[in-house]
Amino acid sequence: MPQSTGNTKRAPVFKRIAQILTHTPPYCSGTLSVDKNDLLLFYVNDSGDARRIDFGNISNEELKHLSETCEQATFGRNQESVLDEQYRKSRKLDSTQFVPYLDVNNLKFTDILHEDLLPDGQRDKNIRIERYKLNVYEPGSFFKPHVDTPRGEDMFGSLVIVFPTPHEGGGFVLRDKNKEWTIDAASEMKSMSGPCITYIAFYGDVEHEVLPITAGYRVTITYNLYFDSKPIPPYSKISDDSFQQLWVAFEEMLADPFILPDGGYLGFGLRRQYGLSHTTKLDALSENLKGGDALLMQVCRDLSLDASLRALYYSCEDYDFEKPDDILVDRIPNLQGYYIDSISAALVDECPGALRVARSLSIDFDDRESEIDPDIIIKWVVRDRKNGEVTQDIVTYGNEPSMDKVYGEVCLIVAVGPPQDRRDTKKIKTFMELYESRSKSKSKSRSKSKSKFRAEYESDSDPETDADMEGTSCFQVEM
Ligand SMILES: O=C(O)CCC(=O)C(=O)O
Ligand SMILES: [Fe+2]
Repeated sequence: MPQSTGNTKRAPVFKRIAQILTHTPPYCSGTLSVDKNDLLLFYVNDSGDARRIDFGNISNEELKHLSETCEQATFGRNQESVLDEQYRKSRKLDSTQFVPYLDVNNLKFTDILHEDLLPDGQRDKNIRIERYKLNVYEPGSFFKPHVDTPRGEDMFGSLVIVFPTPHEGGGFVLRDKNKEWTIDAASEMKSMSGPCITYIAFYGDVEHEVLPITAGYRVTITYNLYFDSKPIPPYSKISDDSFQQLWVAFEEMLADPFILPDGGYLGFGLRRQYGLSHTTKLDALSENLKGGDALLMQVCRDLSLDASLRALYYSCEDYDFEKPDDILVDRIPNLQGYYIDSISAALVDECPGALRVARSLSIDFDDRESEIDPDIIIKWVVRDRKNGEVTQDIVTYGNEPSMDKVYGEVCLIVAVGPPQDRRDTKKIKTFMELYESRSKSKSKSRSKSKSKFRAEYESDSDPETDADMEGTSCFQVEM
């Protein structure tokens, strides 16, 4: 049986840590004065006719022509491009058909993002801004709430630039963790005297919406934001307030002798969501964390704590007859071919090192009793099932095969020693040791746990390459 997690009440310092991690804003926006040439745009239609327009001085006919050159915008639903005017009514041009004179690098957008969106610890991290689409909204156009499709694991967000064409309506609404912000670019730009643009940059998992345009034309360019693959630099120059506060709260938590008196595992559910696929090793995600999650990782590294990213999959009491445990894994498993009634067993089969966690379905912060001996007990510091969520489609049982979803969440597990030396983790088991001690005691029952369906499915497939199979990645993507 793993060590005790100490007192079962939620420590006040846990609440403070949760508040600091949630506090970092998920977006930044502003209106910038620009050079008058920055309002020029070149575009071309399908027959190769090119035009130059100036958003600083543009007629309705020109805007109409631009709109007519665009095609009707689709959006992504379950990996398909769907045309649905109930959901998105606007027009768009692909990046190969237009070139703005405006250069986001000249306008120092990477500096703006470092200053206003990313935590200070990511200040030296390279950002790549990739031009994506031009959107035209005429009266009656809108784009209902959605999150943008992540295009790669290093994509962390989106940037929208709104040109100063006179229009009404078209407010840009962002929603995150029960908060809501509206940016009315049209009225912000009206109050500026010279050429200007409005920008909005936000993390990719933030829900956003374009409200209906009631008059005029609203024209935007969207950009995808990526972290370049340079490693995170050392954190010696960090001066960020939230970083300092979190660091102090961590020190206080680690000094508390009632929290994990024998050492053990602290759990932090991630605050943001990430585009993940079966090929994602969760530890690699640590270089691409966003907002409060990046802050958390920085503080753990700064304090030389042993921190690992894991995914926690919830068991489903309704279905999982075999062993209704929550399972902690180090990668996103490929669940294709498994039935929903054997998810715990499937996770154990798919992920070397999978651990059964003391039941954690409820979001109270106390430890829960498990019906079986768990492999690991986690003291949850921050927990909210909706954050860091991963979902996957899976076959359900029935008279006909149908699909359901399996839910999990990405979390950071910090192994700590006893209060005298939290960095001394020699007395507690590593994930691998925990796994090995379980697999020794349970190896017999495990080999029987594969579902029949999976056994048949596997007969002509190579388990080593399963992770690369097509059509299996379906994760939290709505745009
Ligand atoms: O045009 C805008 O303001 C936003 C467009 C958008 O959200 C998108 O293309 O995903
Ligand atoms: Fe979007």
